[in-house]
Amino acid sequence: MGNKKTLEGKVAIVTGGASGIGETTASVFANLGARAVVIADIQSELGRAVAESIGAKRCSYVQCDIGDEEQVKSMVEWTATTYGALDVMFCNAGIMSQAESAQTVLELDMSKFDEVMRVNTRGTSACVKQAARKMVELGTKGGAIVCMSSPLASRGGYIDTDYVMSKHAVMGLVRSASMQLGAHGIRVNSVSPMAVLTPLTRRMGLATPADVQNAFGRLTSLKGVALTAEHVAEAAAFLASDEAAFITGHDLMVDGGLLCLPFAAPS
Ligand SMILES: NC(=O)c1ccc[n+]([C@@H]2O[C@H](COP(=O)([O-])OP(=O)(O)OC[C@H]3O[C@@H](n4cnc5c(N)ncnc54)[C@H](O)[C@@H]3O)[C@@H](O)[C@H]2O)c1
Repeated sequence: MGNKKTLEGKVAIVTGGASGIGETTASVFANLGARAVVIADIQSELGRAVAESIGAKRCSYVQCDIGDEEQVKSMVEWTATTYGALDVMFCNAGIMSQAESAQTVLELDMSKFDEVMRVNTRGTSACVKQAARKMVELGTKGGAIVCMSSPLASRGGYIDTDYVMSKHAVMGLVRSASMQLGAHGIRVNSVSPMAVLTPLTRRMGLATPADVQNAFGRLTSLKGVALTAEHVAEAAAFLASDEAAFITGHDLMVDGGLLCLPFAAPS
């Protein structure tokens, strides 16, 4: 990415910014000129450390469980009151399937299903709702909401049914919200990355680029490039910026060509 300050002067919230893709995105937003980046997460020690590393003038941490709408509302309110604006909401926080089992349909653990839905679907919906309400209230010009989806929102899965369903729901939210909020000049898009090495993938047993290559290499047509959190952050930053001024309701795949390949049988 060049030196262009595509987010100059913007006030942005990054949910799940204490770790992984969100952490990297918070830095990328600040480097692209964002006036303020608010990290909303439940891991307070990590979140504070990330905010400090970016710099107290530009970045703050707010404790916020996105599954609790009141907490989301307060966090959005705090952002708008502290910085006097809200231009960008990156709804990135999400969790994988939590069950011991593979969460196949035949073995679906419904309480674990509820946990994934509570964060990925309900939480993301509360973030889109509260950010949009605040942008409308403030009369924000060029408000941008970006949601974290997945290529699994466009495919079925052999396992992790609850996670796959939760990301399908995010796509329904993005498409509906983009239609409804367009009248207010608010754009709503999503990014859908292939596997990126983060604490989330480490919990799935993928800890090195070689692990990702072994697990997913045959699913991508693009060779010689390993997907990083920076690649995903830059895609999110593009959608958040005025460079994407006429783009709404779009899912930006960062997937190395995954969705263009023929369907693969299970190995
Ligand atoms: N890493 C990948 O391969 C990959 C691929 C596609 C999509 N994604 C999506 O990207 C997003 C970020 O994933 P990551 O890999 O960076 O994972 P991560 O676990 O490193 O980061 C997720 C962050 O979200 C926070 N979080 C979890 N529950 C929360 C809640 N209830 N309220 C507020 N914050 C909460 C966590 O504390 C953590 O800091 C997720 O939505 C995930 O589904 C990841």
